[in-house]
This record gives sequence, C-alpha cells and structure tokens, in this order.
Amino acid sequence: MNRQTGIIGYGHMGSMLAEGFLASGALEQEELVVTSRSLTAAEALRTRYPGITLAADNAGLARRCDLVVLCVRPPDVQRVLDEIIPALRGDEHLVSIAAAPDLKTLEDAYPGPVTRAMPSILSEVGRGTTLIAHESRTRTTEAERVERLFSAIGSVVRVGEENLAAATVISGCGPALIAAISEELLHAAVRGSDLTREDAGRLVRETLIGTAAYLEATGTSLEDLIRRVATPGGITEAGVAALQTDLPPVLDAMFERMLARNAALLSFGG
Ligand SMILES: NC(=O)C1=CN([C@@H]2O[C@H](COP(=O)(O)OP(=O)(O)OC[C@H]3O[C@@H](n4cnc5c(N)ncnc54)[C@H](OP(=O)(O)O)[C@@H]3O)[C@@H](O)[C@H]2O)C=CC1
Ligand SMILES: O=C(O)[C@@H]1CCC=N1
Repeated sequence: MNRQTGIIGYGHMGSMLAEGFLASGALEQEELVVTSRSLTAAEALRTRYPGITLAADNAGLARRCDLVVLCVRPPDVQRVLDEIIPALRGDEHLVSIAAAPDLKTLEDAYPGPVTRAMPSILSEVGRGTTLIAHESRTRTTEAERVERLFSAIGSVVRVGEENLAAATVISGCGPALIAAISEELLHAAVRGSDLTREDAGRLVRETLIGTAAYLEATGTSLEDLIRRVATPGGITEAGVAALQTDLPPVLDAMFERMLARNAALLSFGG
C-alpha cells in the first residue's frame, strides 16, 4: 500500500507543514509529495530535500498518496476536489486545513475518511496548536496517523466541528489578533506622547515576547499576571479598568464578525 503523504498548495501553510514534517522527522523525504499551482517555491524545498517528490499536478499527487492534505484557500478547494477525487481510490485519507468547506461538504464529495485540521502559523516555531475535527468515517488508526503528523510541529487539540470556528478565532487567527492589538497599543503611545514609532514599536515587541516568556517560565495565569503588575492605586490599574470597561463590546463585535465571515465562507466557499 502507498504510504506517501501529499501536500496540495505550497503557500504559507503548505510550506510550513512540509518544512515542519520534514525537519521534525515525522516524514522521511521519500514519504512526501508536494504540488501547487506554481512549483517554483516547492522546487527550492526539493533543492534542500532532494528525496521529496514534486507532482506536476493535483491528480498526479492524488495517485501517489494515501494521505492528502489540502492547503489551498477556501474558494480553490472545490476545484482541487474535482481534480483529485477521480484519481483517488476512495480509501485515502483527505485532510483539509481550509476554513471552508465543512466536513459534511467534504464527506458528500468524497467517500473515504475525511478530517479538518486547523493549524497555526506558530507551528513554524514549534509552538502552534493544530485543531482537529474528524468525520465519523475516520477510523482510529487513520485519526491517530494524522494527529501524530501534526503533533510533530506543535500540539494537537481535537474539537467537535461545531466549535472549530470559535477555537480557530483564538488559535489559528490568534497570532494576528494579538499582533493587531499590540499595534494599536503602539499607535496609542505614539499619538499620546513624543515617543517615535520606532521606539514604541521596539518596546511593544519586547513586551509581547517577554510577556509570553514570563507566562511560560512561571506558569502564571493571565489573571495573576494582571494582579502582579497592577499596583493598587497605580497606573496599570487605571489602564486595566479602562480595558475591562471598553474592550468586551469591541471583542464581542470582532468575534461576531469573524464567525459571520466563517459562516459566509462555509456557505459560499469564499
Ligand atoms: N495562514 C494561516 O495562518 C492559516 C491558514 N489556514 C488555511 O490554510 C489555507 C491556505 O492558507 P495560506 O497558506 O495562508 O494561503 P496561501 O495563499 O499562502 O497558499 C495557498 C496556496 O495554494 C496554491 N493553490 C491555489 N490554487 C491551487 C490549485 N488549484 N492547485 C494547487 N495549488 C493551488 C497557491 O498557489 P500560488 O501561490 O501559485 O497561487 C498557494 O501556494 C486556507 O484555506 C486557510 O483557510 C488555516 C490555518 C491558519
Ligand atoms: O484568516 C483565515 O481565514 C485563516 C484561517 C485561520 C487563520 N487564517
């Protein structure tokens, strides 16, 4: 039986997964097949890992692999499915990392085992969580194989598909959300003082990195960290109180907009 794993779509995520699976040893070079609309970037990977296979097209990859990971954007998934399904026997495991379509759509299109995986860019540094939702046809051994693969580049959390969108907001989207909030802190400092953008940017970045390192090293909860920094009657307390008053409706609206966008992707494929 063919045990090759295929990655379709060599963009931000596809390249991260390919690099991570190879560097961690989760896949031997000979076990990986990659294809994408343009093969230029993947050719650079093959220069470093000459044992990998580059497939000329999606159907060619599908014919070689028993695990196929779709790493294209939601509007491109249907077209890729149309190309690969005729080339599959029907028992290969199809894994989609796209925000849409949902498991039901994938399962209606393809008779074999299907899984949705939602990685995080943080897995590029071994610190991402991949959310995993399997459909009911996926057998334990197949589920474990996929989870082992993604565990090699970070942690894996199984979620019911009904919670995948909400968990994705925190996990897959989270690095961008935290970066956006940090940018707003920077802008507020520049608007409200004589600090240069460069100096404020450096301070925000160092504080962000240091906060993550502190949380990790001490195991402190977010709540406790706030308590440790906010001296009673001091300046942090004033800032935290302002955030606790003004931020919940802003974040509720953000969450709602993100879930609505996710629902739109699921309904229309983009
Ligand atoms: N970015 C993130 O942090 C996360 C993204 N995701 C999901 O991952 C998926 C990919 O995202 P991302 O990597 O950021 O997107 P990118 O646009 O960086 O990558 C998509 C890749 O798919 C290729 N592609 C497009 N159409 C086809 C096709 N018909 N056949 C083969 N390859 C094709 C593109 O090729 P070309 O470059 O030639 O156009 C591109 O390399 C999305 O569905 C997204 O929902 C999930 C979790 C996190
Ligand atoms: O923004 C997106 O749609 C993708 C899914 C999770 C992170 N990036």
